[in-house]
Amino acid sequence: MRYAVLVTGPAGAGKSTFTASFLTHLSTTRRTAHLVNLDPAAVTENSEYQPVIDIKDLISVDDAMSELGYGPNGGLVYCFEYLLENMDWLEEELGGFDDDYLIFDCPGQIELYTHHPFLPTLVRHLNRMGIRTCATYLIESQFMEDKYKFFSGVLSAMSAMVNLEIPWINIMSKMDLVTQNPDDPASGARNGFIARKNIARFLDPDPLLLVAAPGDDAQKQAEMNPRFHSLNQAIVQLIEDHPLVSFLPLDLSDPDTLETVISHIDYTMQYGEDEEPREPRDMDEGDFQEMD
Ligand SMILES: Nc1nc2c(ncn2[C@@H]2O[C@H](COP(=O)(O)OP(=O)(O)OP(=O)(O)O)[C@@H](O)[C@H]2O)c(=O)[nH]1
Ligand SMILES: [Mg+2]
Repeated sequence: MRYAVLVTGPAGAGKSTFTASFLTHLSTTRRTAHLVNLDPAAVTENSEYQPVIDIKDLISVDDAMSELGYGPNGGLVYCFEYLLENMDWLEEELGGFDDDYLIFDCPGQIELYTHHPFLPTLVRHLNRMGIRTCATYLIESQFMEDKYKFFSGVLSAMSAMVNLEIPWINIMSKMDLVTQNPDDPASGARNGFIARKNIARFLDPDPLLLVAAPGDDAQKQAEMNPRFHSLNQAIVQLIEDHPLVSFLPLDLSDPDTLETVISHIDYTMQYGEDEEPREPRDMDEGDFQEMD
């Protein structure tokens, strides 16, 4: 059985860093894993892990820019389209791996996750090849400092999930950057600090964070801009009706959080179910509710 994990999410969310830590963790537990680079703009020469499959061997964004005169963004989109037309190249490259775990480091173009056919087509090919696939979607913890930014992250995760229809794990990356204000545990996101008790309301997004309270900024904005207020109300309703998104916290300075994330990935792909039984891992929510 072969497995593929797509590491997705907006630009700079920590995808490549997570991918490298994931590979390190698997190799220390003696599992065979390989890196697949799907980012045509990635600089991989000096990185810790070299990809076994690299989209840049097919086409790089520099080629698209220098030979076809695209700018950086048009060049990237051209690269994905070129790969879509040459999926037999990828299938051939993937053909040589048996019983392996492939980690796909994806690019950070948000269009890829919202409406571009690139990932759905890739997933169809992986399915057809009998490769069990799941996706992780990372957003960075700094999003929690601004609730509007945070909910736009939640909506982008939702739209990507709905687009792909494969097992899906959302990750709140860079949790080491979450600073606590010891003097005022209730200070909340307003001062750039996220109160410990509030973290749970972000990891399991509480749409009521968007509801205006008397005297707060949201209340003032609601008075000044009623349409913004109704949009927020609609988002609150959407998330209440479809609570699809929750996040596992990832703090790379705390190996337990990485292990929890990997356990969830293994579990959703039923990794190793055909092999010898292992110690059952604790898959309940206790792991991240400790942060309450
Ligand atoms: N503090 C902290 N910084 C991180 C962490 N993960 C990544 N970073 C930093 O965030 C920046 C972006 O990380 P990358 O891993 O390159 O992010 P990416 O999602 O692959 O970025 P793109 O491929 O450009 O979309 C780098 O400067 C990393 O060093 C983390 O867990 N904690
Ligand atoms: Mg990257």
